[in-house]
Amino acid sequence: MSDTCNQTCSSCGDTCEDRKTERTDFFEKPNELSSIKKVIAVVSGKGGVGKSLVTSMLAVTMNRKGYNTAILDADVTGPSIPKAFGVHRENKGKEMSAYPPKSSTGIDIMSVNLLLEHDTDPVIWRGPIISNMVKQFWQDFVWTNVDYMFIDMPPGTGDVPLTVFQSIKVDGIIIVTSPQELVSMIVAKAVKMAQRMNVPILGLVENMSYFKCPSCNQEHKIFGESHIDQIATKYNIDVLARMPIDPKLAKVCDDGEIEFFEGSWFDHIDEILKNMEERK
Ligand SMILES: Nc1ncnc2c1ncn2[C@@H]1O[C@H](COP(=O)(O)OP(=O)(O)OP(=O)(O)O)[C@@H](O)[C@H]1O
Repeated sequence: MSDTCNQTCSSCGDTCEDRKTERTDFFEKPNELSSIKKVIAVVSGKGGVGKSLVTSMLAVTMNRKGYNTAILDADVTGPSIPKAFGVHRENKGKEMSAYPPKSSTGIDIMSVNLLLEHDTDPVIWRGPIISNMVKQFWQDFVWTNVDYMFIDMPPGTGDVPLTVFQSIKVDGIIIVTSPQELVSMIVAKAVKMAQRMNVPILGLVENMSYFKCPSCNQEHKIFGESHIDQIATKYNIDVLARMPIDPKLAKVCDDGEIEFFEGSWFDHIDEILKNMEERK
């Protein structure tokens, strides 16, 4: 029996001799007109490590490689995806179309910020309402011909991300971290969550790994030495990328121009996603 066992065998993905009942899936079906081939959740053990930025860069890279790509922004209380892409709701006050808005290069995007009257309005909702909102994004909108949908998950490993995992069938998880002491514990929690949900971990991304000085060209470890390789070995996960702190990245996010940023950190990601196993 796992040391984190809470006796809820029906929703647990662990292989365990003490299992009392078979796992029951309560996955919500997407809209009957939707076609979504693969769903990748981008998670972080804590907020502010750059999960939304990584989600955006992953979608931009796959879109550039010719795949139909979508982002479902499940980070309902800190929705930054529409801003990074410069996407706004055009018909405010009128009923929203059943099709998610597209970014300038054709990425389908849905986020709570596209439903709010003002995108500065705070979202002060409790967990169950947040997870219901995410389910509605999944079910009520028509996601047309999507090869890869990236879900920007709510930060942490608490109730809200767990509920999202239990309602949307995710094919793989990418964990985003930053090089700080707490990382080992935080990654451990994310790994346990993925195991519990029975979803394969595709790899780790270390964001804010270093800063490359434009004058001396040296790399400086602003947040300290990285422990990502030891952690990756410990959990038998691949390190997919190490992204630097780059003020140009922050600026393109602020200016809504993330799609036009040239970065090659995820150029190999199509191979990893193509080799993802089919989940039954
Ligand atoms: N590598 C980077 N270089 C420069 N700025 C970055 C980098 N990564 C993230 N940022 C900036 O840090 C801020 C937080 O990033 P982001 O919104 O992606 O984090 P998050 O993990 O999704 O946060 P939360 O979980 O709280 O929603 C943003 O303003 C973003 O532009």
